[in-house]
Amino acid sequence: MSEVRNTPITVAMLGCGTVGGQVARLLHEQADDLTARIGRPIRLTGIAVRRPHRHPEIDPELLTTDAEALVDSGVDLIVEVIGGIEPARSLLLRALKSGTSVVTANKALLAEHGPELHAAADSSGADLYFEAAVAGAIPLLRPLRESLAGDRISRVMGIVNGTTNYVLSAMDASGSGYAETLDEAGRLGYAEADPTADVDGFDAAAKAAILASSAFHTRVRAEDVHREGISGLSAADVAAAQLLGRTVKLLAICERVVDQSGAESVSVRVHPAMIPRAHPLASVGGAFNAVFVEAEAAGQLMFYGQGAGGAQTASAVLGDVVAVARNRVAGGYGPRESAYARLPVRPMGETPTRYHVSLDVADRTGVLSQVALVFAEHDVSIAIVRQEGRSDEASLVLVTHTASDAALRSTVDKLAGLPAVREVVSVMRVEGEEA
Ligand SMILES: NC(=O)c1ccc[n+]([C@@H]2O[C@H](COP(=O)([O-])OP(=O)(O)OC[C@H]3O[C@@H](n4cnc5c(N)ncnc54)[C@H](O)[C@@H]3O)[C@@H](O)[C@H]2O)c1
Ligand SMILES: N[C@@H](CCO)C(=O)O
Ligand code: NA
Repeated sequence: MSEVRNTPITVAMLGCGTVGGQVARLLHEQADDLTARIGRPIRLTGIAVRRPHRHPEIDPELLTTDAEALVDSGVDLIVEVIGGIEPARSLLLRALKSGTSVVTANKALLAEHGPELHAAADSSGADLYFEAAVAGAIPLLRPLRESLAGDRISRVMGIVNGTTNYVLSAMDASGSGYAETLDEAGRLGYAEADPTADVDGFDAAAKAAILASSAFHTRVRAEDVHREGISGLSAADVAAAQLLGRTVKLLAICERVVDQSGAESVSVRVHPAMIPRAHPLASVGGAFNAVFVEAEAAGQLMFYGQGAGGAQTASAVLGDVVAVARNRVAGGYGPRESAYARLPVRPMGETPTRYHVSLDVADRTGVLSQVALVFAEHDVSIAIVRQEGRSDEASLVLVTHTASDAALRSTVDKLAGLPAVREVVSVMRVEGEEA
């Protein structure tokens, strides 16, 4: 072997928690295979941590508390698995501007500061890879950015947060309590450091922003994503879904919308939705993720696998490390940001959706027609009505056809004010079936 082929590709890692610990293990255990696949050895030269004594499994010579010095140490590649915005943002900008490539699992950072990071990478010719940031182990961003680069994507919809899917699956299967299953998801290493990022939909919204940006060649930031989490969901919502043969999932939905004049926009949203039990997403349980992609020529594609967990996420990180290392060996670089389409993001109120509404109403003549009139006044067409009487009270379930989200929201507000409506038991969007 020539001297060049023996010169290692050097890697420094920032953070060594759930994901970082597994990246360090795999880099060590698979060193020979990685060398063969890349064509040069790969060497981990340092790991920045906050408390070195907490990492007895790592060679102490590798550990440092000075992340900045590690970034400046002249390595080929930085792996960032700290999470959060700062200091990750400053450290990665520093690396990229100086020509050091970056592999990161940090969706929060990419969804808020992606354009700035991409620009820094462009300025120096460094690579920026982030497969682990969306749907953990599942290859999803590379298919969108590379395999489907010749197609026109119309829709990306799926389950992209393992923690909330774990909680919803448990609530659906056994009626278990919300708090106890959330604690368990944390113990299993799925939840974010602050689990409100999971339950309030911030994590899924960041992933939706990254997916929409890649799918539609448009910059979509986390703040552009309509976001509703699962913390407001009750056992009544889950039971209401079960009554109609549906289940509740937290969905990320990115759609290309073409209006009557032919103008295009994108709708990007995260919210709980009822889907039919026969829908493929309904059987996605535990911390698994699954994402449907619809493209004009390819048709429907489905990606399924482990969306969270240390080793699973480390698999995606390692795949990116190999990709960057191969680029170094070959002398090229990976795909750059593609944001040429500049599509506007459609406000949620103008997005076409469907609602399921469950009401407790007084069981007397004329109530059903009063309720139906409110829907008609808002130009919302009803697809299903189901009524069950209980002494002087009745349970009324209505599922609408497609209407603008704003019209549906006003309908529900008006219904809540009707004297005959005793309680709005559950309101949820419906997805995954013909409107
Ligand atoms: N855990 C998962 O399943 C998963 C899946 C996909 C993506 N991610 C992403 O991977 C990243 C890491 O997640 P994690 O679950 O490993 O988190 P973690 O909290 O387990 O690990 C983060 C580590 O970084 C360390 N750290 C914090 N500030 C630091 C600093 N200034 N310098 C050095 N170290 C510092 C912390 O002490 C901790 O050990 C996050 O961006 C997360 O969103 C995690
Ligand atoms: N907290 C995230 C980790 C994976 O990104 C989840 O539960 O899906
Ligand atoms: Na992924």
